[in-house]
Amino acid sequence: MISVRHVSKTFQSGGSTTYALNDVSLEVAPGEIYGVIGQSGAGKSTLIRAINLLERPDSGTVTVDGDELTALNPAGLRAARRKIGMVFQHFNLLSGRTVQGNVELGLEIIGVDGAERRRRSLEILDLVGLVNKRDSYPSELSGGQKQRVGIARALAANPKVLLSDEATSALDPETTRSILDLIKTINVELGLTVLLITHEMDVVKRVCDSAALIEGGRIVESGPIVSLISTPGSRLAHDLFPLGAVPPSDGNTIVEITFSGGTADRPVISQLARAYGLDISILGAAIETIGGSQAGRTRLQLPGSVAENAAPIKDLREQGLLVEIVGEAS
Ligand SMILES: Nc1ncnc2c1ncn2[C@@H]1O[C@H](COP(=O)(O)OP(=O)(O)OP(=O)(O)O)[C@@H](O)[C@H]1O
Repeated sequence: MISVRHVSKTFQSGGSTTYALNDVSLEVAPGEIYGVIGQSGAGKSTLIRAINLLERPDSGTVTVDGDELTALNPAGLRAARRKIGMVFQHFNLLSGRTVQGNVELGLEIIGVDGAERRRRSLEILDLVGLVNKRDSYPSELSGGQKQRVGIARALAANPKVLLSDEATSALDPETTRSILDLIKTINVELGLTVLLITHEMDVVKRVCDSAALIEGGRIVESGPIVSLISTPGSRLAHDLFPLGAVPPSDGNTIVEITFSGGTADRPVISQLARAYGLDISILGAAIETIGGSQAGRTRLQLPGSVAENAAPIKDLREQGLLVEIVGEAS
């Protein structure tokens, strides 16, 4: 649905060049929620702005729902942008308009008549749970309500794609969860494809089907979360299940086992302890619901060297578990 191919964007300032995006490619499938995560300055805003061409890339192509935006003339681009809704961190509502007036704005611009504007805006305000606030002004709303209006405005013209620019970064944790749940609901009910940028792994955990990690203007890792979880050395998977620093191994072997899908509910540790007569210590565990099923990582200490634990480690791998040795007797 969204295809970004070899996109680069540089900025010149004070005689120096910043590579805000450096040969970025990513593919967002129809109907999925795709998260791009990165730290401040990584290039996230430039990327999302490049997707609707608010920021024109220096090179590369952007295609949304079959339209190659980078190849369109201004009229073609205006038409293609109707398929893209956008929500912003600071909501960007017009303070002099009511909730309903804000939602109708985009429809006015594209020439939808008054009766249809009213019908559609009330329909979409109902979806986001704010019909009763239709006559309120933005200053009378909480942050979460303002973002619901922002989402309703973005959806009013029936886009195929929703771009979310740190939509929950200005909200408290509970409101963040309710807005993410709303994004998930509209993704499912309207079949809307969502691309969001965030610096918070909790956002990725809660709603994303796929994710990419951006650093210094480059995508360093990307894919469906279920695949990343079973990719050895994946930094995204590591951050999804944070276990903290690895303690000294003290003559033992420390392994991290990643569980996902069918392996998540097997009594793996107790079976291993029984089968090999091992005294296994659980040093840490992080479990999440990802894509509707349990997944997680457990850090275990097995007595003895890696060589001495070769058989149980092989056994775990043969069960389809990802086993990484993170500490060993020196
Ligand atoms: N208009 C501009 N002029 C000059 N440099 C810019 C401009 N816009 C962005 N940059 C630079 O490009 C890089 C990427 O910026 P960008 O805003 O995309 O990062 P970000 O990941 O969204 O950061 P944040 O999370 O802090 O918003 C940064 O080094 C930034 O300073």
